[in-house]
Amino acid sequence: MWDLVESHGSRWVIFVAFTSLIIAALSEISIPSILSESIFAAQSSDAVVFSRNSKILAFLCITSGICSGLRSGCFGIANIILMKCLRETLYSVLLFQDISFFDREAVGDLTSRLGADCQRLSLVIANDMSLILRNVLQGIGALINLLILSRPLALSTLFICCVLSMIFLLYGQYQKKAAKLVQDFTAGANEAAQETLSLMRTVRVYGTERKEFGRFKQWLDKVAFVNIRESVAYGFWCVSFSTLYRSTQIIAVVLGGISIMSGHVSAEQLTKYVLYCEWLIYATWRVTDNVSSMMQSVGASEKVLQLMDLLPSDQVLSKGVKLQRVMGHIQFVNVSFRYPSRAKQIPVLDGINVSVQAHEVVAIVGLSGSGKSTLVNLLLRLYEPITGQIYIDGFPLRELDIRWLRGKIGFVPQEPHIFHMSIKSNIEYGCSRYIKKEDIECAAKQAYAHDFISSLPDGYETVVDDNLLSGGQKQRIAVARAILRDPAILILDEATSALDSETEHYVKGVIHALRSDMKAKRTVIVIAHRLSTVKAADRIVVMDVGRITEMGNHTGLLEKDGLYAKLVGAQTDTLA
Ligand SMILES: Nc1ncnc2c1ncn2[C@@H]1O[C@H](COP(=O)(O)OP(=O)(O)OP(=O)(O)O)[C@@H](O)[C@H]1O
Repeated sequence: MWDLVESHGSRWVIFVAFTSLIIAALSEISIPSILSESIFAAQSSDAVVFSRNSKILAFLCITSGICSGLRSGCFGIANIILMKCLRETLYSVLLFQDISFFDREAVGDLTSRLGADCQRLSLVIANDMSLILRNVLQGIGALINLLILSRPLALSTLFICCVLSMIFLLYGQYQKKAAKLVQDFTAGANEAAQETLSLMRTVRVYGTERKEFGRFKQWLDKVAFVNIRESVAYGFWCVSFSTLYRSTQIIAVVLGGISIMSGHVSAEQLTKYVLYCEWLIYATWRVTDNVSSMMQSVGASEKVLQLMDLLPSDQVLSKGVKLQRVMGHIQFVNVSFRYPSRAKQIPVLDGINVSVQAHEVVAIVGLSGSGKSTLVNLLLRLYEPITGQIYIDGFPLRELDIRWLRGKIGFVPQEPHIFHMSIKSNIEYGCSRYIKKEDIECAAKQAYAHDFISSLPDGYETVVDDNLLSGGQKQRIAVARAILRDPAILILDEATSALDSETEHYVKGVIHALRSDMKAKRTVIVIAHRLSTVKAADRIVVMDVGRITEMGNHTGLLEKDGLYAKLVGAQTDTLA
């Protein structure tokens, strides 16, 4: 944590804040003693002591005032800096996690951690801890003064403070647990709301508004239940505090009065005692209160700290080899895989052996769920195989610099997503080289996207997002994005699934043109359900439940009369 603070240049702010905090606490702790001395000096007409003490009091008041101001300002600044760097650090930790991490974690939960939880954690460090330190210092000062004044009275007050702290420890533990529950339930509510609002079209079509409201309300009810129990516990804590606090006052008056009557203690000493007693008990109360608020924040921030401890994905840490040129020869050798989030499931891919020659056009077909997209996920190294190896141009995929390799791959996913930015930025997304406007237009023309883009009010500068374009338009932008990268390996995962027949015809044209154009220099892998789009492939790989069952060209596979022939037959029947 300190490294974070240092790296963001807030070391000096924290230093000034702590120094002013200590000076303010020390100045304040002397005030009750000097104050009561002044009162009794005035009563006994001791002008010298009265005037000296008045000056000291004025000095202490100014010093503690300035230092308190400095302390508050500096801790405020430290809080802002800390919150910013906590969020930056957590976000960068999240960005570099393995993809499987995002299969396990809910996005709504992660965004809550990045927002409210980081804020609470920075408050713990910049606010609660400073207040605790200040009150501890004042409490120690008050106790020393009490011990000097009267040991039995000091010890009886200390005993009450200890009982108070014990009660608080129990209460604090409860609060910590409650805060964690509140945080988890709140994250659940956020997640439910985020999911519902982002899938509003589906919710409206299926008329599940009330059901979704009920789901959200369930989470809120849980939050309210824990909050109510927290409030009841707080009530018990307040009862204990005020009872014990009043006890100290009674003890002070009874024991102090007896001591005065027996001549052991003067009235001035008893006044000082009562004042310091107040300080000690209040310091204990404020420390416990701040610790309680800190406990709540720590409970809520535990997940943030756990997330911050995560190491980045191996892919980020390892450097890897960069080849001079990617030819596009791909080999899967005995590759098996199951998703980490479903570790107990049977493998999604089982003993895959396939070799795609450089510049070959290979189509992968098979029933839904047979593992086609998973194969591509492994090729993109979004996941690692559990056994076997993948080779690119004879080099194990694991040993290649994956960021560099991904720069050589053009990928049109099954459901392309569009960022909330201009179409131009969406097309050039992830391109590291300098891109001219003409290049973008050329890629869009090849993807048959230019016409619809030109018809938009701001053309290529039109800001779009996932909801503002049709499925086909999004796919054409994704195709343009892949073309612009000028990739050595092009992967089209059901690039025609969201297109109407006419557009599909055009995009088939695009793919065909790209393939013929690419024959000389690119490897193309096409995954498609519409078998009409893959007829012209050099080779067709047929998959069934995670295995390759057939391989060959269109005519050969039809003659074989296996799964491919059945799939083609089924599609022909459907179209007829
Ligand atoms: N992220 C994931 N976590 C866990 N299981 C997954 C994940 N993605 C896919 N699966 C499972 O892996 C299996 C293969 O999925 P995959 O997407 O590779 O199939 P597919 O052949 O591409 O299907 P489709 O043609 O419908 O796109 C399925 O059973 C699916 O439920």
